[in-house]
Amino acid sequence: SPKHKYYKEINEVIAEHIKYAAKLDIDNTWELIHDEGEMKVFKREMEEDGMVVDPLKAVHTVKGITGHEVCHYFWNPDVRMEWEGTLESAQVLDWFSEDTCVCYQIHKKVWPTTQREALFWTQIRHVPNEDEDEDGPDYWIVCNYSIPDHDKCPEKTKNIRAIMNVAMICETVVEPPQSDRNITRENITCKIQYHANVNPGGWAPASVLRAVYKREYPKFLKRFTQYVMDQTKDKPIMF
Ligand SMILES: CCCCCc1ccc(-c2ccc(S(=O)(=O)CCO)cc2)cc1[C@H]1C[C@H]1c1ccccn1
Repeated sequence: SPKHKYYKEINEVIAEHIKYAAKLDIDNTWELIHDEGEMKVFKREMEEDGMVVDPLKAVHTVKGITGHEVCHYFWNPDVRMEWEGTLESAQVLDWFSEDTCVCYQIHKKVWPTTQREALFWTQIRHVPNEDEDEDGPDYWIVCNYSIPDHDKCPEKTKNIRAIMNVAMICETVVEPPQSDRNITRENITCKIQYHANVNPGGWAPASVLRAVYKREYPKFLKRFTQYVMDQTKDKPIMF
């Protein structure tokens, strides 16, 4: 399809997330806020114009599913309401291509703050390892990135528009290495990196926001990965 308005931005944003994922430097500027089994959730405390915009990074390792499966269910707008417990509604406003669409969603109100909504493009992409380096990382990635407006977006809602740049970046490990033919789910593990930069879009008490982040992100990652395990356990593996 002819290059759409966001074609260039999408390539730049995805490239940035891939570059960042390859480094995975969790240095001491990241504060561990949740550590449960294989899941570790970190934050950095940052404010912009007095608003909490804490970047969040989570790493998780899940056995029995692939990066393609995690990204497929994270990206697929048809199932979002099945695993995203903090949403009141979610809809697709536009399709740029078969792997890229525009979503509009309303988050459930978090007392005592004003209700939030989000308008963003979402793309799923397979980023194979560089040809010459067959040991290089092979990623599946989903990126959700806010856009300022869309002609099909409901106007003048009472909600505050949150602004986000979110990425789910996955690698699949097969152990022991074997030909694609006879790999079972016992042989696969998915290594997940989740990066979320969310600007709540309007003032909310720092203490409330940080408490919500600390509670909601681990809950969301746990619930989402369990959802993928349940959906895939009796299905052929998506590599
Ligand atoms: C005072 C509350 C203000 C709400 C701020 C806000 C907005 C969007 C989001 C958010 C937006 C997108 C994503 S996602 O990963 O792309 C999946 C698709 O939904 C995830 C989370 C988060 C939060 C923060 C609450 C925090 C919070 C954390 C995890 C879940 C829900 N709420």
